[in-house]
Amino acid sequence: MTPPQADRDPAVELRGITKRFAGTVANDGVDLTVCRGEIHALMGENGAGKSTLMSVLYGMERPDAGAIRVDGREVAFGSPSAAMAAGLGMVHQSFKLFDSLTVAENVVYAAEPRRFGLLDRGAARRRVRELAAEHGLAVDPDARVGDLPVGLRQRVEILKLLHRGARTLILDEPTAVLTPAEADSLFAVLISLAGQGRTVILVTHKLREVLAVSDRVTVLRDGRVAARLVTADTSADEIAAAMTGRAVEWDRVHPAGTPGEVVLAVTGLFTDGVRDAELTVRAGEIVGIAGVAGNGQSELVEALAGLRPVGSGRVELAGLDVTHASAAERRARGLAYVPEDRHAVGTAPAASVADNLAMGHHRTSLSSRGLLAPGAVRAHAERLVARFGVKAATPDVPASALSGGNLQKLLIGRELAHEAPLLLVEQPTRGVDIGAIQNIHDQLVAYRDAGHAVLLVSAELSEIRGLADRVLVMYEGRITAAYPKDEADERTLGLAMAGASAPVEAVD
Ligand SMILES: Nc1ncnc2c1ncn2[C@@H]1O[C@H](COP(=O)(O)OP(=O)(O)OP(=O)(O)O)[C@@H](O)[C@H]1O
Repeated sequence: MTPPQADRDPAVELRGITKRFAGTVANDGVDLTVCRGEIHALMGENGAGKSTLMSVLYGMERPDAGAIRVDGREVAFGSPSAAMAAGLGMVHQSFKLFDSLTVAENVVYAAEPRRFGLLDRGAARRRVRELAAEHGLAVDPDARVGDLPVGLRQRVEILKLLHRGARTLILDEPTAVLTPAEADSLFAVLISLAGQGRTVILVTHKLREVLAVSDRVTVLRDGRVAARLVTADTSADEIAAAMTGRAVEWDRVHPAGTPGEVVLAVTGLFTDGVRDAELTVRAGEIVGIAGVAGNGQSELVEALAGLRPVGSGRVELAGLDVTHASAAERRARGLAYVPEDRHAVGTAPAASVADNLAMGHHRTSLSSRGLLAPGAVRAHAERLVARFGVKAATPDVPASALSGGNLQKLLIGRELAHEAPLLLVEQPTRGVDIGAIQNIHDQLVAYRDAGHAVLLVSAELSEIRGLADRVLVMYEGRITAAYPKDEADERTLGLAMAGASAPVEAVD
């Protein structure tokens, strides 16, 4: 890790940045100095204003007040390309790459080496190899981006920025989609970039990562700077308290539930990416599926939700065969679903918060003869917004105005409100801050204790251990291990997730 850098030159200085949206002050007089060669973590609860501040810096939003200096020069970017020309580069949560092009073509896109007016492929390949070797970002220049795992695609994004001469890199929750091993290699890259004098701004909710790689931390709360900390002199407790304004209890393990009747029974299920899955989930029970991303968990859940055809096998929901039922039929028979991709599948960005919360309620107390009643929709939205702490100016703002974590709270709130006998939930706290994670966990446990069955897929081991009454592990498309709560320790699960486990013995 690089030493604290009071004596280094500032790479980025934000002074008195204020940005207002209708009804919200997202940034309120924020000062932030990031020095050359440091890894600076930007933290804060959902809706604290981190993304807005980075959008202002990167020329995506114009501030209402304040000044920006980059490498000592005052700037006012009108667009991200202006920010890029000044040496900034941003890796967004959803990558901006062309799947059908090769790594080299993506890296040099819009800044191509040319020969006689044509793309010089040889030069493009050489450039990728040089950059990759210089920064420890090994990736095959001829691979098609669409064929690469997420961790390598992220490398391509970073290479692209380096090719364009970025001296300051902004990474927005870069590890949300990475396996622990991919995250470790990303950190090694960031540390090496900082060692060469580049600057990294890391926006993240993960305290362990911040403590492991950053030099300094700035914490935002309600749009203002709540703390400026030197990582070597602080602790997870201090950062969390600055974010939430209170002490935080870490990694709580909730007591086991009291399982009743079988609600979900799956036998011999085959679908794309899943082989011979066998499992049951009972009322009053949370069954967790642990596994490194990409081992069939998402495909299994999609098949159970009715979004992916079942090749063979049988799925029973509350005693009824739903193997070939549509997603809508399954919902009608008592299934709620929180998908992994809350943007593409889970919500309608242009619709209001209230309408998003009412989705799927056309046959419930919110409607009369199939039509939603506006008063009931609003009251329902107000209840859920309060229960889940969704930060929205009013229930009438579009869902697209919510911060990432608040959109996730909205989605979970909506699905729990259906009180369906079975809840399928994937990555429930991805992108969600510490305080909200505890709230969501408490709500899931309360839902279980009210007699519902929950199938939880999570890449966070502490989440699986804290919530699940039984843990299944998926590896290469199969359920390869099953443990009762008290045997599911981190080491055992970690080994099973890496493929080193004895064959499954049913634990019911
Ligand atoms: N385009 C917009 N229109 C209206 N309000 C917005 C808009 N963008 C952001 N906001 C509001 O500004 C506040 C700050 O949001 P921002 O996305 O910056 O938070 P964040 O700290 O990045 O949160 P998260 O950790 O959940 O991503 C929130 O209250 C959000 O609802």
